[in-house]
Amino acid sequence: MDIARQLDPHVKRLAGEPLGALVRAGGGRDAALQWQAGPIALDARHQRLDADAMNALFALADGAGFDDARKALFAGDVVNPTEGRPALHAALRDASALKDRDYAARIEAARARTAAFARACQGADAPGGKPVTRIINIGIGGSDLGPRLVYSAMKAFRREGVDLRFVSNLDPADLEDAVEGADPETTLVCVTSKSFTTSETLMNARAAKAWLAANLGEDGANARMAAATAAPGKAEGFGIAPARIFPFEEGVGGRYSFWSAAGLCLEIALGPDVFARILEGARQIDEHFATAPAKDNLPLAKALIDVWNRAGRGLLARCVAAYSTRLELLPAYLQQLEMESLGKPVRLDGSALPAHSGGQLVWGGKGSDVQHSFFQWLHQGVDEVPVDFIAVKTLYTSDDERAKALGANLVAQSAALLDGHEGEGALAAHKTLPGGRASSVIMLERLDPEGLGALIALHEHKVFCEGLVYGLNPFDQWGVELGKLLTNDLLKGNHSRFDAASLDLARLFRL
Ligand SMILES: O=P(O)(O)OC[C@H]1O[C@H](O)[C@H](O)[C@@H](O)[C@@H]1O
Repeated sequence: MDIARQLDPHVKRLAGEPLGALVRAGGGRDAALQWQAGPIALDARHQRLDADAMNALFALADGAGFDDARKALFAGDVVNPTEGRPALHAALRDASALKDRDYAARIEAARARTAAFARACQGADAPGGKPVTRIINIGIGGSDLGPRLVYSAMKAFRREGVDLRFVSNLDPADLEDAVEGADPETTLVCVTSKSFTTSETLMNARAAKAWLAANLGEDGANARMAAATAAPGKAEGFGIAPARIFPFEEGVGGRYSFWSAAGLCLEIALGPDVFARILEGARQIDEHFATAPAKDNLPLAKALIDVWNRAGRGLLARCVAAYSTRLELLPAYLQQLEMESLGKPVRLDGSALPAHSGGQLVWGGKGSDVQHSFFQWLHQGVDEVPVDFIAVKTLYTSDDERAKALGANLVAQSAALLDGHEGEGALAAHKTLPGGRASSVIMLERLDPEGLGALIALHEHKVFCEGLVYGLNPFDQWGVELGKLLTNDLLKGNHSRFDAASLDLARLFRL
């Protein structure tokens, strides 16, 4: 399917018109570019799109087999054929649609076990015999970004008296910061690694265990180590007691994993009830995604808008500006979710993807801060980059004048991107903002556990739909393997794959 060719007539038709005029034309356009699912509204009226172009996009999804594909996802079919796996993240929210009842039973049993452990950590049954006050999650990539985002976003829902810290980087400062002020007696180190082979995580886990052992001895250290992994045998081999190994399924992708035992640190820090509410919010979006007709389907619509900008209009990047301090880690989270899922060179059949297809370059930050840093580039730089404004309605409609002003900033930026401004006087050319730059608003009703779960699930399903339309596999990530191999070679002193320039660099690092 040549996506660009199918979209081209619409792209050409809409390219000539000033975006402001298109937006103000109204008519059926307003209804065709707004969607609602549970607590989330998507307003795409500031996109260079209209009802006819949307119809062409929905036809792409239909042609790619949208209905069968979503059924296959929820049924637990192998939707990740290059690794021979299903994608079970939605089943972690509700396993009832899974064909394989063994999976469903294992997922439900695993949930009960992590919840019981999280409760035990609150009292005398905690690993060290006293309530846990510090959790140190050691993990990287999907085993870090999800828990980090959720912990940050759910600040208002944290349990009192527990502090969760994250160690992902090999810079020893990461662990130093994480143990700062911690009482080893009441610390739990949670090693989160799907594969339990990731070298950063294993090195940091050894260092954390050494810190515990230096304070409490070997037995005391062992008692305070837990693991969440899809390779329980490897965690046991590392020295973690089976009673504190919490497995999850191979079919749960790393960047889709915090809903599983990989969210153990969250379940302890937020409590099992809050954690269950996050799952419930995601489940509501799952239900919407599974059942809403294509044209009303918010994750599908969002995916198609991103396909429109990337494959139709040839725009490489998308900016995510979250107008909420609590959601400031969302851009980093989406960067992994989208770029690791959709940064692929080929379709499922191995044929090459054309230029301007696959994932967008996702980047962003926290509004209104970023208005004072990179928004200059968005307004006057020579490239157009569509912006997703992530908004939290109840924040801006509170009585606090600052919160209200934060909302005003969002609306103002969206308007400035749309219409720009004609500069005047001697510096007119410098003061002119061209406008005509697309943006969307993703409005969350409120930032509570259900809302957060819904927001994340929306993006997971959006990525699934983009993978479907492009015909690629969003669930593998072969591209990250080479760097791991080369690092291991260097650490073992095997220089056979390196050229002179790389070896000069290696010598500088005493490798
Ligand atoms: O959870 P782990 O197996 O330790 O993997 C951690 C991360 O590293 C890998 O290289 C992948 O790029 C990520 O998708 C994954 O989340």
